[in-house]
Amino acid sequence: MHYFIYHAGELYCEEVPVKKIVEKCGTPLYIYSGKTIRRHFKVFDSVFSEIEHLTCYSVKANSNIGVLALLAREGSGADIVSGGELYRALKAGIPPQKIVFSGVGKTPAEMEAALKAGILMFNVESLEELEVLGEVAKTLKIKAPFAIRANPNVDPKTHPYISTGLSKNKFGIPEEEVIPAYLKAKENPYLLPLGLDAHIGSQLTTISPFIDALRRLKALWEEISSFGFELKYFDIGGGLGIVYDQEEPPLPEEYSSAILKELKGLPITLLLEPGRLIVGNAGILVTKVLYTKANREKKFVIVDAAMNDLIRPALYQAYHKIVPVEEKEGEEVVVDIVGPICESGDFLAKERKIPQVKRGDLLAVMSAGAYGFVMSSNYNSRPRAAEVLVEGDQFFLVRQRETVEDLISLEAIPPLYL
Ligand SMILES: Cc1ncc(COP(=O)(O)O)c(C=O)c1O
Ligand SMILES: N[C@@H](CCCC[NH3+])C(=O)O
Repeated sequence: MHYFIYHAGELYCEEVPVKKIVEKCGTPLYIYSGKTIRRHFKVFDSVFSEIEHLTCYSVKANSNIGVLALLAREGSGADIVSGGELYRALKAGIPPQKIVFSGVGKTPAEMEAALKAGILMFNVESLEELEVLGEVAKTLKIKAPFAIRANPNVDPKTHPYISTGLSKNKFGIPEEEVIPAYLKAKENPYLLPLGLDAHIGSQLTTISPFIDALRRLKALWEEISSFGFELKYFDIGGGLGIVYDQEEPPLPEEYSSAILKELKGLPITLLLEPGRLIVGNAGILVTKVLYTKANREKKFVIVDAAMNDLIRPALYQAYHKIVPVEEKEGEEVVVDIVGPICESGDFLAKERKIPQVKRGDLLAVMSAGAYGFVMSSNYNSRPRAAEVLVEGDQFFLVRQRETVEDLISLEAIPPLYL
């Protein structure tokens, strides 16, 4: 369920015509629906209400501080993977005791910032990282609460670039090393074993890989308990997929009931790290048609958003539905929708059937709320897009459009060239 709907032939976000927002803020433009984000969070969180749990929104999916502030008000925690995300989450008002820190390459400086902030837990992804975390904690004289992120070697059956729970992936610690890691941690009183974690991938559209991973995690948890560890937090990561095209991902209640069945009776607090599910279908990228052209083989629609604004089609051959902001009738045409960047890989859609469009028309790239703006870059010296958050009949610019001055604001010409 989302709030991007046509009224009288015009695409609206909640109660605001998309065209009206574009008139004020220009294109390319990300527009997020606050109502949709809130609804997704509430639905997801409520299907776990029968168990003690904490939903830690995965900040990487969309880290705009306005979006984070909305989620903070709903009681969300945060799953972070960098010092930058820690900074954003805290600034947005997410309490540190609701923050978990994942990622294979945490630096000592990032660990220090997180320890000083008093986060809930580090999800540790290697034995060396555990050792460094212990050293940093000892120096600061602050205990480091941690979980080991296990790599359960389960195939999530998603795009290979976004699978994370296979042995060939860089994430987590192999199952056989998990118990030794907790035992080793006993040597340092500044390491506080608090949980167990796994996250096997993103955009999963079936339940079975989640359950396979959960069972392995549960077996590990039981074995660890037999060594006298009382691990309170059982973190099963994120990864539940959404509908971009024809996918049929499990409903949140199907996902939760399968999980809750497995966890019945365990004295744990469940941690969840959904990202895409909360924001993916709560955002669109609006772009303007710059030119159309055709050759003997193809028709092209050249728009003002490019792979630097939304890299998912280029990187994963991901499908995003693209619709005109003003509904059109009449014949449809098959086109490649491409951006201005000097790469043949710069496309938003290939061989796509859309209504005939012309210069100046607006198109909405749907399901762009997750891994959209956050993965954008300045490639080809393109200032990054603006972001707008809609609430009912109001809209707020939550990130200004970059300017050409911004592009070079951190750069310098060596004095000898002046
Ligand atoms: C550790 C961790 N947790 C949570 C997520 C969120 O995943 P998703 O956006 O698929 O829910 C990711 C990204 O895949 C992740 O790496
Ligand atoms: N960036 C990916 C998801 C990666 C998830 C991060 N672990 C996407 O757009 O689908």
